[in-house]
Amino acid sequence: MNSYSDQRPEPDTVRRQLAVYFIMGSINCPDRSPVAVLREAIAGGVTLFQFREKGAGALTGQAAYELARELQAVCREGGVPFIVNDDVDMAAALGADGIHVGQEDAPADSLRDRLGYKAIVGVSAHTLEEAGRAIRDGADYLGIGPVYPTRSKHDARTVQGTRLIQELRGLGIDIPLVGIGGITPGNAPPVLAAGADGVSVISAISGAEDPRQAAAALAALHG
Ligand SMILES: Cc1ncc(COP(=O)(O)OP(=O)(O)O)c(N)n1
Ligand SMILES: Cc1ncsc1CCOP(=O)(O)O
Ligand SMILES: [Mg+2]
Repeated sequence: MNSYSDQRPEPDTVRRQLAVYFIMGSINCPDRSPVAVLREAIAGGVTLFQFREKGAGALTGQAAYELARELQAVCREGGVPFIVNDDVDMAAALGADGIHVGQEDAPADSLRDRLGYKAIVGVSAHTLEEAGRAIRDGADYLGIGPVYPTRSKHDARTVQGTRLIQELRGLGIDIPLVGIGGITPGNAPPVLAAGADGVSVISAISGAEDPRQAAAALAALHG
């Protein structure tokens, strides 16, 4: 426990924020403006956004910061928290609402120490052991996957379906959870039925002909 333990993001608030969790960087919408796509997605019902500027052709340095700032402004306008993937320096410089990290990164509490007690800290987990460690280290939510095959992450782990989500809930572990990997409005219901609080998607929204409608279809699954 750290000294901020009673001031961390409320689990029930995080659960609501995870409902429709959109992740995007410039390479996920090469033919459209990421700003326009995010605006449409938020209008459709996105509840949390992660800036993930990663992969072949991704922006770096100042250009990445500029895009991040623009997308953060769109999130502010829409009342949606802005999360940065991996880059704690960027998250700190921008005053982001949180960060999402993998297993190989710094423990959650040390990230919160850097970003402030209110920061939302998400951690990826692929096994029960990884989930347990992330929870002990102070994660606010876990990203579990890939649930289905994905084309958006070249180094994704083995597809695991909803197994780990079900296992965690079966053990009574109630940390906010989001499923990720190949999720669409069509195949999301089993992810929620397994106990996830929401679904996290890249291509289902960024690659949709109508990002607003795609986000709305995901939001509608929450009733
Ligand atoms: C919500 C969410 N869950 C999982 C991930 C994957 O994070 P990571 O394993 O660190 O891989 P990269 O995204 O950094 O390639 C995520 N980004 N978001
Ligand atoms: C970042 C990430 N982590 C596990 S799968 C994945 C990519 C998800 O993208 P998509 O929703 O397009 O499959
Ligand atoms: Mg990462």
